[in-house]
Amino acid sequence: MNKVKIVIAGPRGNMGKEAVKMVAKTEQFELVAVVDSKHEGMKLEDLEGFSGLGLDVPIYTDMTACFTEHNADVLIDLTAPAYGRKHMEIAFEHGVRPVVGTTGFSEEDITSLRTLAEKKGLGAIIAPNFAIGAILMMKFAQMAANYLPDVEIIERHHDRKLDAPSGTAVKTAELIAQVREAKQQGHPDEREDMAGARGADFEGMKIHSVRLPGLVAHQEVIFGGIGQTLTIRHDSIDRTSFMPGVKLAVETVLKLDTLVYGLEHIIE
Ligand SMILES: NC(=O)C1=CN([C@@H]2O[C@H](COP(=O)(O)OP(=O)(O)OC[C@H]3O[C@@H](n4cnc5c(N)ncnc54)[C@H](O)[C@@H]3O)[C@@H](O)[C@H]2O)C=CC1
Ligand SMILES: O=C(O)C1=N[C@H](C(=O)O)C[C@H](O)C1
Repeated sequence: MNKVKIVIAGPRGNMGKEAVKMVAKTEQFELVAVVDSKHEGMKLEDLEGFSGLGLDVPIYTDMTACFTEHNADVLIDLTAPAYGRKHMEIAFEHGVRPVVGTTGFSEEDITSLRTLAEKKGLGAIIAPNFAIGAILMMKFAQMAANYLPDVEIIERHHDRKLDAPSGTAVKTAELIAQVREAKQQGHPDEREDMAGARGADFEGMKIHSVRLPGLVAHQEVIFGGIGQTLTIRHDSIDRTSFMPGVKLAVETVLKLDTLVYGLEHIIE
């Protein structure tokens, strides 16, 4: 069986490092190159943290050059919100299927990238969260919202995170919005005496973003009903939690011919 040829963008990042290890130890995957913000022309094994892993893999700073010089089946993108869309467009131009964990996509980004994927007949996956526990948290939250429509989301992340709210919080709110009418929550006359005190608003649901050193990735979805509350909580305490989902997405994207947004469509 031919190995799946993979390029990873963002290999030195928190997620990228784990993805490199996951690909290196997966028999049917082959890491052919990486795309980084620096170190053009070097090899991955020359970088701190990668020596001794047998990673004779070239580093590119230009994704177009990378795909011109290497045949790849899949791009795993774990970079930063400013680059996710552009990287997907470059991958499509070269017939490469993107698996994207990078967050910060707008609804319009997803719609136009799906159109592009279908035009090219290529699969693509944008997964705001690869952890199975987080997917279950979102599914359970959607189920609970049928019965308890008053809900607020508190997401907590490390203080190096660029986007807020998190991709997971946005996805959770979108899934809940599929089963409940938009509604105003809290007192009709409530006011913010300090801007932002009530958090961001998604169809009446409030989303609160906490950023602190020491955190990894955590979310609580809190429902309130008469005389009761229900809290659904997920914690990623280590980034290895995301890797089985990344592996599954790579295997699945090869069989798709459209863009799938969210692993809940894959993990039934
Ligand atoms: N979907 C999921 O399950 C998860 C998604 N994320 C998302 O993944 C992204 C990366 O997260 P972290 O690894 O924590 O960030 P990080 O800041 O630790 O790593 C990002 C890496 O990307 C590199 N980079 C930045 N711009 C680049 C470019 N144009 N080309 C190539 N490399 C570039 C940086 O040098 C850095 O090494 C974020 O958007 C985050 O929200 C993070 C964790 C889980
Ligand atoms: O930046 C992170 O760390 C994470 N980002 C994703 C998000 O925005 O939801 C997934 C996870 O929460 C970790």
